[in-house]
Amino acid sequence: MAPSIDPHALGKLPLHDLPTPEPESPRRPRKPYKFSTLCATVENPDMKDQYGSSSVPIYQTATFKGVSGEFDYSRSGNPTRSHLQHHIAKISSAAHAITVSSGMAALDIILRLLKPGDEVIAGDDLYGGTNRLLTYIRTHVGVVIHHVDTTDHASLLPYINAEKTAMVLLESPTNPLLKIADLATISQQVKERAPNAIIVVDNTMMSPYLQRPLEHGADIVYDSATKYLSGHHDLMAGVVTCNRDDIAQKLAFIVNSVGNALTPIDSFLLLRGIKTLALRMDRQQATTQMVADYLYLLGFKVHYPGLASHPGREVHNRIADGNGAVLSFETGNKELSEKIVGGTRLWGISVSFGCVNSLISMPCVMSHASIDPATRAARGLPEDLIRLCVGIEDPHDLLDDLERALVDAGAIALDVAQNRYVKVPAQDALSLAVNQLHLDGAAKKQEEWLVSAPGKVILFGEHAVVHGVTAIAASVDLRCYGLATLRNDRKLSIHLQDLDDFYYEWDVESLPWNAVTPIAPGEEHPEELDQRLVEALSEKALHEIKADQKAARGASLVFLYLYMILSKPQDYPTFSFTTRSSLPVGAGLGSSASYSACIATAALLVHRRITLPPLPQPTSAEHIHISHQGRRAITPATAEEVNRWSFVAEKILHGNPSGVDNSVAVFGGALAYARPGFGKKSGMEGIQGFKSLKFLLTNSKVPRDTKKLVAGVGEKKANEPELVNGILQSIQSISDEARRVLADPELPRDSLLSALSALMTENHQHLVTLGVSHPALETIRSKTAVPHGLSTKLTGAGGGGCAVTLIPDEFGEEQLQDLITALIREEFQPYLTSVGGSGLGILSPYAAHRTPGVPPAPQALDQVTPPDTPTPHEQIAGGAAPGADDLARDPLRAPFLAAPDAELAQWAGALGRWLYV
Ligand SMILES: Nc1ncnc2c1ncn2[C@@H]1O[C@H](COP(=O)(O)OP(=O)(O)OP(=O)(O)O)[C@@H](O)[C@H]1O
Ligand SMILES: C[C@@](O)(CCO)CC(=O)[O-]
Repeated sequence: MAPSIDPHALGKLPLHDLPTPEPESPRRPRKPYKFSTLCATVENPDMKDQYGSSSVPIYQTATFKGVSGEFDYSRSGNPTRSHLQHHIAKISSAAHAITVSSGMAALDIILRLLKPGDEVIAGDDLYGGTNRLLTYIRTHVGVVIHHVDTTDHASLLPYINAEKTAMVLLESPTNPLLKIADLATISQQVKERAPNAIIVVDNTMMSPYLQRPLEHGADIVYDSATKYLSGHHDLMAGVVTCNRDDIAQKLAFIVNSVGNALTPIDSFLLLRGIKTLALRMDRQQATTQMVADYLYLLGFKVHYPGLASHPGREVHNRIADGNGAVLSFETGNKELSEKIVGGTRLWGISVSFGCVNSLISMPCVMSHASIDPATRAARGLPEDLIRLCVGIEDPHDLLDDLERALVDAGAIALDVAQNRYVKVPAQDALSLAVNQLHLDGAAKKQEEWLVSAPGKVILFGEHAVVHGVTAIAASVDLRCYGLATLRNDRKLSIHLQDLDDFYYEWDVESLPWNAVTPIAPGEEHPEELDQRLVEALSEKALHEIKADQKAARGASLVFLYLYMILSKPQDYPTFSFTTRSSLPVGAGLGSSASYSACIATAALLVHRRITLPPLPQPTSAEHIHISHQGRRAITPATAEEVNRWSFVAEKILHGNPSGVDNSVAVFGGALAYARPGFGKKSGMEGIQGFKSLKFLLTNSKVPRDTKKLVAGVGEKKANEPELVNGILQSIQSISDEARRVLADPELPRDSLLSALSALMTENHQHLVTLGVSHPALETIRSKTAVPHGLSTKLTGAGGGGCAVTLIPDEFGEEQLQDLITALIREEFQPYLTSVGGSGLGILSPYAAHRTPGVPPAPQALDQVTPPDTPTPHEQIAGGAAPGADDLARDPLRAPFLAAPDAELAQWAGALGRWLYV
């Protein structure tokens, strides 16, 4: 006969007492609430509180008065514990739940179901404490234990005995190797061969949120509720759930006899913890996936079922709803692992897991130390294994902290060419750690990045594009170049050769760090600029730069703003940025966007927020890397990232840019661009047929300010909305028509050219009405129209700057020379340019891609004429402009500054292979 027990010793779930939503309609049945709702809703209709308290009270009492009440003695039953057990049964979809003083106490009451002579089949990768208790049962109770590899369900078969097998003890995923046992298949095969055997599953790693083994054939499930169920490492508790009444009654009898039921206060705390179980788990699990991917990509052997490489992934996906928040990885060396574990700050060194704080441990030294080394080795538990239990802290902080510990231990090192960390072979790692500082310095000294981006010509739609109209633009073959060289002296410097050789340097510590909130990788920059940072920089870092050096001030602001907002907390690699351009600055050919693209790329590279694709392995000695010869060597994701930050830089320079200029600077080619946010299709689309067109660009040399001109059109729109909106509509029609003619393969060439000429003239007239032309631009128009009959329009922001003239095929070489001479005579600067070339480029950092001997080795540098010592910046900065030492350290810098303007592109091309978007 079953022992008579108090009903409150069991959290028995009366069927259908779950709260469910109201029916959606008379025909639609109630649907069950989701898991997180169940967690947060603590209700037991059989135990209404007399005062209606919203939180379950703590009945901190050992005894209850009277003889006929529901409760008499807290060892047998307590209202707070009854509430908890009811709640756990509910979220576990179980008929019964029992709560005891720890996870091991839960296992203890389960193992007390065994008798001498019984046999138990258990996994070979069990938690150390489980192992210790099993050994005790074996030696003191005379139970036979078979340890098998439960990840191979066939390995259980030889040990299943219809009479003797009394219990099968499983964990999945196992701790700490995250091996997967097929709970469903094992339950089925055991039941077929030994129907009386009880299948027990330790579900602590998953919690009822992610896995409910009772649904897969288990008879008893237990959890150490100290872990995820509680979530805060402020209590110890064990939970047992089952559906079988006979087993539940026996377990309740044992608990009542032993007296290890959960105390009222711990029952209260556990109830409180469970309310946030799903929320915590979601966050912890998402971060764990990031950490697992990160370690895996570095080259470590990682154990986590969320990785495609995990051997048990398919089985796990079948039985569980998620991958959990524990992972482990191997470093190849125990001493190295100890250094890593000792080197983290955020990841606390601690046994256990499941709390909101992240933990790091070495199982062989800590949680599994109670298993002797020989047994550990026999069970394949690597001595160097590191276990990570991920909490709810900011994922980027956790990754940063881990990365720092890996670097300090020498487990990973910077691959300068790829601009990313890679795993160091374990045998080299320890000696690397000793030399870390030295090697780090050496690697950084070599780190030089040369980048470049083109300017643009807008054929149709400038200004209107700011207000949502489609613009048509193409890259020009004039480019801005930027050279970023890492420094080791905590200083940042900028050298703008085109702006009067402007040079300035800052101590990184002197920057207004308290005014910046860095934006983590993957996070979007808000729509608006961070005005607090802009103001702090203007007041503190830029105040010595005179107001009349407006262009240099703007360029410096962009440099510092991007540097600071892209930085990682406490990690400020410093660099010199040197730039020069074959584009006229501020003339409407997108000099600001090409500068923005260069500085954004440099800042992203220096902060290691973009990487370059690894050098492909040649398949044969003759193999040529076609993909690295031209476009598409820089991935679209990297290009997008650079473009996003180039747009931020453009906002600093332009106020309200449309994004067309930086998109051309990054993606190159020719494109139709529409700004998002105007309720119609936005983004960019490549346009073919542009490359064969010939344009003459003429710089009026009249200085103007794009920011002011854009703002002026904005004001006009506000004051004369009807007029301006009508113009915007007309310009949209012009862009649409231009796209149609460019896309029409049947259109004869002369019709295409005359259509484009007519559309240019029309577009120019609208820009005149918007008030952005200039007498100098009108002079250029008339010089090209008479006697040559060519169509010219302003391009870019207007107000001076450049004009673009379409040159028809039949326009003779001599005639062109006449026109150019006439324009030069008027003091204009004409450029004959081709359009549609490459966008952003980065000089390949791979030695195999560099031209040997170019640039000259540092000892040969004295043969290169260094630039004039920049003045008056020496006084401004109070520091030295690049001296001989700097130039020797940065082999590209001196020749970069010395190359003649007309040969800049050729010089850059001769250095080696360029990787382009
Ligand atoms: N080579 C460069 N070196 C340093 N700063 C530069 C360089 N080129 C552009 N800039 C920055 O960009 C600003 C020029 O931007 P502006 O928008 O007025 O001209 P633009 O980009 O040539 O014209 P548009 O935007 O009409 O095409 C300069 O004042 C300076 O701050
Ligand atoms: C005037 C403008 O349309 C083009 C500047 O090159 C402004 C912009 O689109 O950002």
